[in-house]
Amino acid sequence: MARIEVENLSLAYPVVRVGASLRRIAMSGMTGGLIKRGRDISTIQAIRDLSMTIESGDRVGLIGHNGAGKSTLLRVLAGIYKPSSGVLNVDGRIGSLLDIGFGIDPEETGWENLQFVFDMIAEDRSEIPALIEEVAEFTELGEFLSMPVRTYSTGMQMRLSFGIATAMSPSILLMDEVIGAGDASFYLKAEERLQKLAKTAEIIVLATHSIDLITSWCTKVAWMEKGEIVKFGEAQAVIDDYLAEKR
Ligand SMILES: Nc1ncnc2c1ncn2[C@@H]1O[C@H](COP(=O)(O)OP(=O)(O)OP(=O)(O)O)[C@@H](O)[C@H]1O
Repeated sequence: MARIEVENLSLAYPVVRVGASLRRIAMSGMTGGLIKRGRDISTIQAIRDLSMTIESGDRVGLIGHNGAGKSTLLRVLAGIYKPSSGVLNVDGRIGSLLDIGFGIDPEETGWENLQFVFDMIAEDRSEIPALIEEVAEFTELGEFLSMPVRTYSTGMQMRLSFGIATAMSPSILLMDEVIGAGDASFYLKAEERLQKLAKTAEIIVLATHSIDLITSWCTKVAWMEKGEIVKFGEAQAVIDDYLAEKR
């Protein structure tokens, strides 16, 4: 059974050069994490002492203001960033749709990237040719698959990254608001593919500003502010409280 357990987790980004005046920092109000100024190195406290348990069957939406820490939390759960302190236990195979182009080499062609990625992640090597073929078809990139990825538009890169990230069914699916970059026809295809993945994933964690998306996708919501969880619980109840506070 998939499960994520987070206990007193914190993450601070070190920032070497800080140009903003203290007055500007004080004016930042409800945007961003907490800035602590040091002499040479300052830090932005993006996640603060956060604890939560996500169980198999949960579809969790992360909501909150810009800079609340949603994307950072997803990256910590994905193992991309190491927490500064606290405990993170993840049971299950993670698939993440977080950064467009993450793990993609822009100098290599689409085909080469497909080969490289699946060489890395496929558990059964005999599956690789079929996986590559399936993703290539999904992307509809045709002859562009023989071109270096740096020649792709953002939407084309999105097609390739999205196709790769969704090729294998993870038991834990982590998603940032990533499917916005494609065009309308891609959006529909992407959504269909996500629905399929969502059916097989035991856990989904999705960061979004879209209340509609949360309502249609999520069973639970974590409302974040300045790196902390304000409320975590049944989706509609948390959304109601969140919207009431924003009014
Ligand atoms: N690479 C980085 N280096 C330094 N600080 C960062 C970095 N990435 C994010 N931060 C800071 O961490 C805090 C949380 O950012 P994060 O991207 O996790 O927020 P978010 O809730 O996903 O925001 P948004 O809704 O705007 O996408 C912010 O204060 C941001 O300035």
